[in-house]
Amino acid sequence: MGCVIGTLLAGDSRKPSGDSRPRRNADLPSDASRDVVRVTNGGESEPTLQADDVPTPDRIKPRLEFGLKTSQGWPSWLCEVAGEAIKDWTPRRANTFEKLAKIGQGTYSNVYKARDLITGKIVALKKVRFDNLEPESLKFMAREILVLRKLDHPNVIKLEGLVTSRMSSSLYLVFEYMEHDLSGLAAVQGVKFTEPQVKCYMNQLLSGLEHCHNNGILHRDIKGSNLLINNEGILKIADFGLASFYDPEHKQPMTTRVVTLWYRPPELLLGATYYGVGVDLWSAGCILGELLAGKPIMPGRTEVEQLHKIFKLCGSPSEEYWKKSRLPNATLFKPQQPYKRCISEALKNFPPSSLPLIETLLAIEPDERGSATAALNSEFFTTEPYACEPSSLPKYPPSKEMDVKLRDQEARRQRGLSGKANTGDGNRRVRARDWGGRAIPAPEANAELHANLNQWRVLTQANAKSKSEKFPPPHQDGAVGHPRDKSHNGPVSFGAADTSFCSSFFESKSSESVNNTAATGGPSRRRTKRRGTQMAPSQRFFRAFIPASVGLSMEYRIKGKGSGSEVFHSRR
Ligand SMILES: Nc1ncnc2c1ncn2[C@@H]1O[C@H](COP(=O)(O)OP(=O)(O)OP(=O)(O)O)[C@@H](O)[C@H]1O
Repeated sequence: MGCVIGTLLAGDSRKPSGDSRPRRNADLPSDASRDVVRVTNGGESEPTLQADDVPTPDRIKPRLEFGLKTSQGWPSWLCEVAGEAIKDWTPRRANTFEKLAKIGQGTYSNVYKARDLITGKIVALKKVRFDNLEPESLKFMAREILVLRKLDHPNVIKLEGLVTSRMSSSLYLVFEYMEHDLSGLAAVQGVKFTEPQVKCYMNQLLSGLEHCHNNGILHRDIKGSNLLINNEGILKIADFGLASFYDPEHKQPMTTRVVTLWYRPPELLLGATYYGVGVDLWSAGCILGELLAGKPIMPGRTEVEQLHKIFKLCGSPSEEYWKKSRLPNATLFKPQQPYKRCISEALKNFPPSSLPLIETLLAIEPDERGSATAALNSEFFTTEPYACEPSSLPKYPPSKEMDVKLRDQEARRQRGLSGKANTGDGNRRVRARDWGGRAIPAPEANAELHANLNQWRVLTQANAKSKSEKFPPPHQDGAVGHPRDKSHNGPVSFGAADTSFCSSFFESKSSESVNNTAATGGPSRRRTKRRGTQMAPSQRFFRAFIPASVGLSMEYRIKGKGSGSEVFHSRR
């Protein structure tokens, strides 16, 4: 069809490498012809372009020419990164849509509600920002397009088309419009999902995941705000910007720096680079727990605290696991004494048929989590009360996470106007009431790293790099995750096994902790706020370190016992 698809010859992008820094132009061969360039003719014998094959930013950058168009009207750079995915499409013009409102903001995009002026349909337009032609944005977008074009399922968001603006300097992804997301719905005051409703949402989530996994795709960022729901009650998995192709028969190392903290499985926290469907299944288990509990079940503020929460609920890994796994962070995070698994005690108020499924999805051993298909066949779905029909779900007012944030901001602004907001923990109280003690926005994937990087940027004035640091770019998915152990000064210790968790798991202290997390907006702000808090003699020290590439180390302390009372301090 005349599209030019470039793939790498030199420097296989999937080759493991401890260095996750974006490569500089200086490191690259000066001759761009070292890239293999293929011209497709109808695409007969072309191998499918894999997400991790997308050319590296430095390779794209010199060749990004936004004015150049192919015969179909696509910018040539787009054909270069996503040629296979767009070969049957022609671009829509931006002026055939009417933008109605901004409805979301992601890492590399703004999302708008818009009207398709040709069909009259309401759609969501995801505008990819190419800040200074920033190639990282391009890479996430290319990956998302490649992945979405492989998927076709009622519970996976459908990419309906692509729009190029007149100058082709920005690109819009056109999606069906979804009125809600699961986080937003769970945060609506007074909404408490019934068991059939939870089954209905979980059934749809697992069906969507089953389709992704059967097509060799890992989502790697399953969380409530990425589960969009329309007014007919249909749930669709969205935001495939972190998704990856994978082949269980030929596993390749992938980055550990994926999945939002609260939904991140232990193997990723421990540095596993070979993983599979288990990462999404763990996140699904967290969502199931959250829907039944009415709040996130493991809201950690740092990676260390997240792992601690996991061990306290799900038990620490067996000796055999530690020996066998050879995970990079194993020696750093291995507790001095094992934690006992206590899911059935801690979640004893959950419907009995849900417990075996939660036990399976939250297995410490990834292989024991089974598959989405097995989960769909579990007794949770085959026993009464059965899942309700999506169409019978209640109709809600707009309730995306973004809407809830805006409502929250407005509430705080109003308080500020009436002079009540700026005192002590005023903000926290507003939050707690607004959220109704229920679901709250999760810190985004790698928020901790992001915060640390922001600090680092301030210190070094190194503002040149941005999203490449938040997530490793797609081409580095073959690279080993950040080399934590290069910078640490000693092992992290969780101290003695703590059994207080089981009884206090859903007590008010825990929800206070959850709300505090929301109020402070994530790990780094939390640490700053708590600096200087008095430490009791029984407090235990341990160290955790941010990536060596960042070059900073932080020391945290765990204060007291029990999930609700842990506080992490920065001692920098
Ligand atoms: N099809 C849609 N319909 C309605 N709203 C949507 C749709 N797609 C995305 N949104 C809204 O826009 C927000 C950002 O979209 P998305 O998560 O896809 O962007 P992103 O840049 O990949 O974000 P992230 O930083 O979370 O990875 C979503 O949280 C959601 O609220």
